Amino acid sequence: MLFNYGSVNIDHVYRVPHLVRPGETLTSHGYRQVLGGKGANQSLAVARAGGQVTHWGRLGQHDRWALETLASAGVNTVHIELTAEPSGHAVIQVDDHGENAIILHPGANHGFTDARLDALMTSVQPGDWLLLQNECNALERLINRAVARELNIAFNPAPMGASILRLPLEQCRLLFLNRGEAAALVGREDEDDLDGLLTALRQRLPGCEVVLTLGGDGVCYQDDARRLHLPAHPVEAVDTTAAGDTFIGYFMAARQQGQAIVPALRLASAAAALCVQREGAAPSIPVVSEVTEVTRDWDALPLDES
Ligand SMILES: OC[C@H]1O[C@H](O)[C@H](O)[C@@H]1O
Repeated sequence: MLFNYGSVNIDHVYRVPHLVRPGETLTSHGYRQVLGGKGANQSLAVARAGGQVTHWGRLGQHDRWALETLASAGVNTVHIELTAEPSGHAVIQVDDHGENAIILHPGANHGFTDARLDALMTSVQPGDWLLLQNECNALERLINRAVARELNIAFNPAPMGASILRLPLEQCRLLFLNRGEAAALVGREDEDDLDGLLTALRQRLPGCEVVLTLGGDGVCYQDDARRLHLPAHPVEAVDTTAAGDTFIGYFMAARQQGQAIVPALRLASAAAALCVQREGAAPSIPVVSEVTEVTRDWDALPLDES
């Protein structure tokens, strides 16, 4: 089984001519309210990829529609608690080049208690997978409980912050990072030195599989035996929000379905390439039939292996 301990946000998305500058008041030319949150996006991507996932989360009771979006996609929402506190939310600017800037307010996502963590742990079995991001509280306490129950931990340390460096990351089996997160994790300034980043990650976290997402430059994968690089499909990005989440959800679903690393990377890359051509977080995550349909016409991407 795959459990995802993750945020559920309401995203307020503003289309703007450029990202707002200090002191500036800017009029947006588009507004949408959609389901988001790295956690919810990743669960949705797992389900839309045909995988099975149980989401562990907290959502303000006035935003029940978001729960229905997840449930109708096939996410098990039984363990999403409806709260009196307001939901987490994000204020997202997207400019005319598809670039974004996000302000996050954690809201209910930061209300997990020890009692709730203990209750969630009663539904797991040794060998189950636990997926985490950095938008909920109590990560260290959750990781310690997960280790005690012999779960496999997949961690996406986003958004990156100083608290991540204090977590027992050596307990993770799989890490999803972008360049900035990787550089922060290993204390390097040069985030373009991919070889240096991957080598430092292997030294810091031996035995941990690393998936380093590079946006338009594709993705690197590293385990103890090999290092791979897969370029990205060249597409015109309208909105990159949730592209990383789509990649992660599709990769986790492909692994759950027994796919090998290379096909899992190819599927996840194609899903992310489709996602960036659409607006919004949850609404931009494709279903697997769309991914297979589109990729039928795409050339197979060349793979570098070392
Ligand atoms: O990764 C994209 C997500 O980051 C923030 O959590 C927003 O809610 C958005 O949906």
